[in-house]
Amino acid sequence: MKYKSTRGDVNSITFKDAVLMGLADDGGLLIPEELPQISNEELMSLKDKSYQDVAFYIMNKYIDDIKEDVLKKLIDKSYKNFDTDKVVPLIDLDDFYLLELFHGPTLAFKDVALQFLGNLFEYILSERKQNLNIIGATSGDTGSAAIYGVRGKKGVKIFILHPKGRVSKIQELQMTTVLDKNVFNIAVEGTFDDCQFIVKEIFSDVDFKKKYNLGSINSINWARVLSQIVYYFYAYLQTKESDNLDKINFIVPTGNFGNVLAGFYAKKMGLPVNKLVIATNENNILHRFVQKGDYSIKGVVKTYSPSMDIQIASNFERYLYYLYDGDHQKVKGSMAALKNDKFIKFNDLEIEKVHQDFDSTTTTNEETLNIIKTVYERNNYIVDPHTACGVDGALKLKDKLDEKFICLATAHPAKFLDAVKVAIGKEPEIPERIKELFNKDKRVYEMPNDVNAIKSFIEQNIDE
Ligand SMILES: N[C@@H](CCOP(=O)(O)O)C(=O)O
Repeated sequence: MKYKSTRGDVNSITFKDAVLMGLADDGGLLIPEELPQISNEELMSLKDKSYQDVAFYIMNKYIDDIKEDVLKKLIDKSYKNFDTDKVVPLIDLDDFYLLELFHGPTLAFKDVALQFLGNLFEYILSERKQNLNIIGATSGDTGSAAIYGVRGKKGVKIFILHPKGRVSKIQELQMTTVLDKNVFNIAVEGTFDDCQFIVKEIFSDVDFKKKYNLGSINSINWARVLSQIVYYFYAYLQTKESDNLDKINFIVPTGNFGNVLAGFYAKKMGLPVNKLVIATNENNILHRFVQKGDYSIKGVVKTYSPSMDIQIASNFERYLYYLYDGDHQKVKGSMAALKNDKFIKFNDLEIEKVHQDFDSTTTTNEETLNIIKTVYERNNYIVDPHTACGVDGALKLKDKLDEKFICLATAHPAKFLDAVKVAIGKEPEIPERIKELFNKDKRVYEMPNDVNAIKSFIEQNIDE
C-alpha cells in the first residue's frame, strides 16, 4: 500500500515514510492510495479472535513494508500495558453498548493508537539509525498518551503543547509529572486550536522539519487513524448483531475528527455500519456542518469535556478528500477558505452525501451532567463527560435510527473528577496510578501564543 497527500503534491510513499512524515510536506494529510475491502466471510472469520489478531488482520491490509512477524510483535507489545485481555471490552447496557477504550496506561482511547505508534517509531528509527523530535498539540488526552507511548524510547524527544488552564487537573498532572529529560510540556496562553495551529505552522516549514527530523503524534499521523480503525471491527464482532451481519450505529464523542474518521474508513472497508454519529459538546461546528452545511468557526468555549473543546478539526481535511471524490484542488480551495474566511461553503448535494454516512448531535454542559447522573442511577455505571455527550446523542437519536448503538467510551471518569462530582455528588473510584500523581514533582514551560517563540524554544532543546 502506498500513501498520498490530500492536496496532491506528495504521492506514492511507503507506510514507514508516511509515519515519519506525519503532516504531508505539501501541508495536506496522508491517506492510503486505495481502500482495502473486507468481505463478510473475512469478517466472520475474525469472530472470537483476540484484539491483537484482529489488529494484525486489519493493519496488514495497509502495511506492506513491515514483515508480518515484525508487525505481529509490534502489536503484541503495544497491548501488553492494557489492564484487560480484551484491550477494548464491549459492555451491553441494554439500550446501547459501550465500548470501553480507556484501559491503557493513561486511561483514554488515545492509548490504543499511541502505544502502537511509540513502538512503531522505535522500530523504524532503529532500522534507519535516525532520531526523531516529536511535536504535538493536545486538548488533554493525546499529550499524556503520547508521552507514555514514547517515554524511555531511544532517539526520541517530545514537545507537547497544551492550552494553559483548559485541560482537567488529572490530564495536566499526567503530562507534567513525567520528568524524563526527553519530555517537554509547554502550556500555551491560548486554546487547543492555537496549539494545533502552532504545530502545523512549524511542520509547514519543511526545511526546519527536515533539519530536525520532526515527527507527529497527533491524528495528523496516518498510523494513529489506522490503529483506531481496528476497534470498530473488534467492537462490532463482540455484538449480538454481528451473528446475522446486521448493521449497527456508532456514536463517537468528537473533537479533532480522528476517531470518527477511523470509523468512516471501517465503514468504507465494508463493516456493516448504518450511521456514524458525531457527538459534539457546545463547540459544535461539526454538528452544524452535518445538519446544515454550516462549517463556520466560532470562538472555543470551555466545557466539562475539555478534550473536545476544538473548532478546527484537523482530520476534517481527510474527509473532504472523499467528499470531493478525490479532487485535490477542491480540498486545497476549501482549506484556504477556512484559513482566510473562517468558513467552508457546502452545497445540498454534498450535504446529502454526508448524510449517507453521518448523523450528529450536540450536548450542552447541563445535559452532560444530567446524563452522567442518569446513567449512574439507571445502570450504576459512571461515564466520563465526553462519553456522556455520546450517550446523550444515542438517547436523542434512538427513535430516528432503528439500529442499536455502540457508544465509544473515550476516557475513564477519574480523569474528570470535578465534573463527575458535580453530576452525582461523589467522585468515581480513583485508580492507584492517578492517586500517585498528586504527590509527584512537576515540570512545565509556560509560553505565549506565538509560533516564533515556541519554535525557538524547541530549537534550543532539540537534537539534530
Ligand atoms: N482531543 C485531543 C486533541 C488532539 O487530537 P488528536 O487525535 O489529533 O491527537 C486531545 O485530547 O489531545
